[in-house]
Amino acid sequence: MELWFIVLVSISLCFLFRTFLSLLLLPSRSPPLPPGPLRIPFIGSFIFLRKSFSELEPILRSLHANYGPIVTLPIGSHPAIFIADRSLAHQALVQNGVVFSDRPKALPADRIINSNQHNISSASYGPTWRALRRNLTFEMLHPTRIRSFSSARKWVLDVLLTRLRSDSESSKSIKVIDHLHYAMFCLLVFMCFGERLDDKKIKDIEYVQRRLLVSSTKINILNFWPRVSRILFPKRWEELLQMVKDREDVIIPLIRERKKAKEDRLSTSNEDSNPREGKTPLCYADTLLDLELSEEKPKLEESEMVSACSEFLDAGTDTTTTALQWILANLVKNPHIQQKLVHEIREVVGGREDKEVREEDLNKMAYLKAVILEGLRRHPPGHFVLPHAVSEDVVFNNYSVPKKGAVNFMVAEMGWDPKVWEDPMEFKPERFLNSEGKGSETFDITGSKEIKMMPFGAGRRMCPGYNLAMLHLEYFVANLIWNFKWKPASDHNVDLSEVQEFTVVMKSPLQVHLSPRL
Ligand code: HEM
Repeated sequence: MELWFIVLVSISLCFLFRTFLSLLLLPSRSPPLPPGPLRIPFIGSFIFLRKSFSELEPILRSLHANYGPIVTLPIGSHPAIFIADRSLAHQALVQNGVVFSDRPKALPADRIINSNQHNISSASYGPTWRALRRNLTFEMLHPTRIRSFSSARKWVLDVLLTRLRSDSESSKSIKVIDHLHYAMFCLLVFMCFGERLDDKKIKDIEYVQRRLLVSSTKINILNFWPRVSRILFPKRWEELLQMVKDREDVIIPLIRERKKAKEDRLSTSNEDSNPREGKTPLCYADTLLDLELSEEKPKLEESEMVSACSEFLDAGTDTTTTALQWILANLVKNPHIQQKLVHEIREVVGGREDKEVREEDLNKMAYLKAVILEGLRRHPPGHFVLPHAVSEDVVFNNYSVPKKGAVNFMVAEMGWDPKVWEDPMEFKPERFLNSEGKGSETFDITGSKEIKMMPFGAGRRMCPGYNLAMLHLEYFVANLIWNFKWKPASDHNVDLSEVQEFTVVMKSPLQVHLSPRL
């Protein structure tokens, strides 16, 4: 038996004995933690830390069936609580949002990746988070800012259509995911750095970003008892530091270019002229350069800007690409739904010569919106929101929720709840239409009054990019369906099995046959 295993077992037994003694000697007056399997220190943590969220999902499902909608798992050194029920999620995230909006203290490896919690998703609920989130929301995701990128969306759409057209001429079977990912990435890179970068630069950024994402399970293990993991896995630590350095080497020059462009602009503009006149729209890197954090720390450091840009690229690309692929897969699998969508598009844009569905057309397309919502309900790109934490020890639903620990919310379970959704595993966009077949204007994806599904989360930590994401999904789905007839490739069935990567993606990527829609 390996030495490290014997050491782990011995330490675990000591801790178990100590916990047992403390329970005997010190009966606690506070309510218990939510129920769950017996906590075996270290070994339990070690076993669960090695599992991805998708491996945990079936375990959690059976625990919820046994113990109820809120359970505890021994992951890491503090309890991890999992909430599967939508009303409890609403109670926590919306009604008690101030308490439930923190993030767990970042683990050592994650601290390196997120530049010590200097990005929105990992920052603690406090002034840095508020400043970063407000900057993204108002400077990039305000409707007028989103509109300023409409020509970039058109450009990326043309790139995507050209690539698909060229593939469809030479092959009867196209794997679409790579094209979708490339297109979304080009768009987010443009929004982040304000430039149409050449293919080589885009590929370089994509490479450094992707490498960190796909290594997440390997990196996770470094978080377990870091002093020991440094001795057990020295190569992995080195690899992690190298990956973070490579990311900085690619992204810092782009930030410096924006800084220089800003200085040049300021030095040539006179007081009466608008320094941005005739220039590309303000990009995310510009907003980070301008951002004032606080008196003690007025500006972000370069490595912190890298972490924020990296978050922007990942958050905006992978989630949207994943949702796009799932939605298209369902339109291929269900030709009658595809046909109904084409019918709606034809009614809105039919008389026009060009084959573009414009952004201003989208609001007239109730069925398109229903298709997108159904895609996000049936296949949420994340089956869990990011782990939350409470800002103080609290009692919730008669259980203790300790400050040190993580609170997780099971997004997919809520969207598949048979008490809310009839035939929840079926793809039926009609469920989002009212009895007259019109769009249900009242469906509230933010869950502020009631949560029925929460693909973007809910409450103060809800995805700030949901409006942009909905626009991207509607614009690209409408145009892809309007330009091509989508059928399964002759030797491929559409297989809706899932696998967890950064998001939950199709295990067998969608392979299609495309022909022009005349
Ligand atoms: C279909 C597309 C998307 C989905 C399904 C999605 C989903 C989510 C979810 C579930 C969360 C976690 C919420 C929580 O922890 O409670 C989140 C957080 C976040 N998302 Fe998105 N997202 C999408 C697109 C975007 C886009 C386009 C952006 C920006 C360009 C973005 C930026 C963020 C950020 C910065 C956070 C962290 C928020 C915080 O911690 O305060 N997301 N997203």
